[in-house]
Amino acid sequence: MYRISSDKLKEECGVFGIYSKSIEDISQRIYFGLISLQHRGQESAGIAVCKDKRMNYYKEMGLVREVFNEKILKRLEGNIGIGHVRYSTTGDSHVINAQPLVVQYIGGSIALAHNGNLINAPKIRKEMEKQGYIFQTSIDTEVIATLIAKNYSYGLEESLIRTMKSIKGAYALNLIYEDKLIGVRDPNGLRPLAIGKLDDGYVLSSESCAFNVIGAEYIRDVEPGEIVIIDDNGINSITFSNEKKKALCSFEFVYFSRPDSILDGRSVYKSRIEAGKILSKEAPVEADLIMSVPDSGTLAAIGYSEESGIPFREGLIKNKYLGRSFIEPSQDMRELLVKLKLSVLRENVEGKRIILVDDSIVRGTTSKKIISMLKKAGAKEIHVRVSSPPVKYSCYFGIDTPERKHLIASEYSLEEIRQRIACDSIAFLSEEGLIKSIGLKDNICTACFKGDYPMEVPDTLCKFSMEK
Ligand SMILES: O=P(O)(O)OC[C@H]1O[C@H](OP(=O)(O)OP(=O)(O)O)[C@H](O)[C@@H]1O
Ligand SMILES: NC(=O)CC[C@H](N)C(=O)O
Ligand code: SF4
Ligand SMILES: [Mg+2]
Repeated sequence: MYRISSDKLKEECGVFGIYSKSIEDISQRIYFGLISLQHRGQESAGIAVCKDKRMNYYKEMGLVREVFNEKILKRLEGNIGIGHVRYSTTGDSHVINAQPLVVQYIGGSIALAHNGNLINAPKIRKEMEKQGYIFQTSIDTEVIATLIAKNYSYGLEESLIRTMKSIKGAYALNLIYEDKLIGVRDPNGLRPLAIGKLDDGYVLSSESCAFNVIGAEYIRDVEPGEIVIIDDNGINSITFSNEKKKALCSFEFVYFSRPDSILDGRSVYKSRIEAGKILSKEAPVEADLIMSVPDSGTLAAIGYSEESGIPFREGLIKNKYLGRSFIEPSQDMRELLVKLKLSVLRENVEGKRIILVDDSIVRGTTSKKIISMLKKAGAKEIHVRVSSPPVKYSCYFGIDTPERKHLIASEYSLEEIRQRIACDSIAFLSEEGLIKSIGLKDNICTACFKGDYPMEVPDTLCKFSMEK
């Protein structure tokens, strides 16, 4: 079937790890955790486990449920394990680049799962290659594993600290290294990583939504610039950076994360409702009904409705079984696929003045098609309200954004966007409104809206820069 296109903002990756004193069928639980994180990456899935210092792993292209079955999971025995779902940002979408990455070094094996993107990986890799190092994959993540192995003689803690100090960019990591489960978050905390407690162990997950299914209790997040080392003695925490600027990705709240997750102590659900309420105050308009572009626009639409008093109704029904991404091989197929994904509920639309709420506009393709579908079904007026500011800049930190020239808001004014997507009025949430809705003050990254990257970024960062 057609899958994967890079014509809009894509999910990132998801990491999930467990350390348990006694559970040996840990892979079963990691499997559940990964299914809960499936929305973060749908290209490949993998699990690595460690039992009595022996590492075992399995990874393949596809969704978690396609990759694993009972037989495979049974073979993956161990009491420490990590898992990964991938959406590629550096390195081709190929099984050789699937994660966890397992490498052999002088002390044994290291397993590594990474969410994020390093901006200096090509440079480090080139320098190491000149010294004779060899690399098996084309992912940025392998640079981290190779640096840890290189620094091994400094001991566990120091090798990790030295490695983290030499890489730049976004990383939320899960590692199995010397029989310990290790979690690391980059100095700005761009990507989330939460810690959960089990009766006899701990869990590390990109999002806390994955804790519920395995009965873990959310205790806290790994702090930006923190390494947590988990073993039979509990959690040992090391701070490796004194970076002051915390910058959790605001798009996690807008779109990527599941609403039942808590990120850096803030509920994604509440932030989306709040964004809708603020949007309603910032950009009110007279209308009969509020509708959302499902799924991710729905909570903001509910918030808009609560604040404005205008009733919320479903106007578009989404086919749940298509997944989030598709290759659209031709224009005809593109049109068909939108209709396959969303269909109009004519009885709620005909003759109505509608406020259509979506969480974001990137290229503008979704809104343009939906507005045309609603108009064909007899909508009288359509007022688009977007619960995030206009996306004007590319992301370098683990989200595969289109080039700037394909971001509609980077090329066109508000009025031009309105004309291009053919609606009666359009308004975006303000940057202040977004920050307020998230409630983490300015401890968030807003670079794709404002261009205020939390670190110096290269002019370009090519996904295939390390492909040979
Ligand atoms: O302006 P565009 O380039 O079209 O991109 C923006 C749209 O893409 C996302 O939805 P998507 O269809 O990916 O998935 P969803 O069903 O999870 O909201 C987002 O929620 C917007 O609706
Ligand atoms: N989206 C991500 O977090 C990807 C992680 C890593 N950069 C990779 O491409 O595999
Ligand atoms: S640039 Fe945008 S998508 Fe990337 S980390 Fe910052 S807020 Fe998130
Ligand atoms: Mg959407």
